[in-house]
Amino acid sequence: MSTDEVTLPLVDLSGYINPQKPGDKERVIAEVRDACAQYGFFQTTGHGIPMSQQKGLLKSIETLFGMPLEEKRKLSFLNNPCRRGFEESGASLRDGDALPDSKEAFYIGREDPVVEHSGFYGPNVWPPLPNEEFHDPVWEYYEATHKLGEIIWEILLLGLGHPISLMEEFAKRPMVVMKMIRYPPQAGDLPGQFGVGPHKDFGGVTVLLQEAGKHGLQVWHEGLEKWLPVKAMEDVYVINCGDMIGKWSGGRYKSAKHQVINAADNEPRLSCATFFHGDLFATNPLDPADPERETVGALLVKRFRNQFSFDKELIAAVGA
Ligand SMILES: O=C(O)CCC(=O)C(=O)O
Ligand SMILES: [Fe+2]
Repeated sequence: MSTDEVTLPLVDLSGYINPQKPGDKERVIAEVRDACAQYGFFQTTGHGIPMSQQKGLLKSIETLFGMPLEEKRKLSFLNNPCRRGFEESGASLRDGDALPDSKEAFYIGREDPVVEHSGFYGPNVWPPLPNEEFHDPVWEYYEATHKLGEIIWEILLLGLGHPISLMEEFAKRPMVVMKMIRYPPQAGDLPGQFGVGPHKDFGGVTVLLQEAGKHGLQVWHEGLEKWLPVKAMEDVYVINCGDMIGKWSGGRYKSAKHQVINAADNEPRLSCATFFHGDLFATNPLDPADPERETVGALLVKRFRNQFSFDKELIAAVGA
């Protein structure tokens, strides 16, 4: 087989979510385990998120980013204690990048009434749009992908032989961040210009919706030393594991490098990533005997220390 034919595995999750016969769940668990071990990524159908919710979300994203820039700037995530809100195009520059990412993004998370723990918990920022145009479809979609993220975590636990009862502690008050993204059309052949530059996701499970037909995501395959393009297909989700899962599984599940170069001809590309990390104070459910007892919060603080400031109490509480 030529490497050009290598594509990510496609897993039908309905055998786990709605098993019809003995063996259905086990088959899905094995498929997910193998995909995450080999690629750190897979695509999925049978995920349980209705098309109406996906369409509602994409329409809301379009409405949001269609607002005038000065209106969006008033919602900047840089001014928000919980890092919720709008991220302007050009705001993300990773070490070694030639140019900043061209994407613009908008972040929401758990809806907690007061700011706690250096802003890991707290209220969202909502744009001044009618609820039915933004808040309601976005929140409905957030809850649906939150649930899917949790299901994938369960499957990953089962894949390593652990009981899903471990999810009770892990998902008590889980950090679930949703990032809505718009990539502008790629500006010609600018070398070093990415929608999102090469990176690995920080944490747990990522549930990614790409606008159908708007290709652009590429995943690095270590063995082949090649970028694999990931097709953006209708009603097909992309799931991947972040660095926390890579580390906590002892490398049994991979956290793979990926990037986005908008491949749509002169058109913007929309996507939405829901990152399910786990409770701030939870420790490794993928190896309950892990002697390190490192918390989700400690990993978050280490990763984002350069970008955000965290108070001393939080740092002590999570053991960072
Ligand atoms: O937009 C995409 O397809 C991927 C986005 C991504 O990798 C990220 O935001 O971490
Ligand atoms: Fe990513």
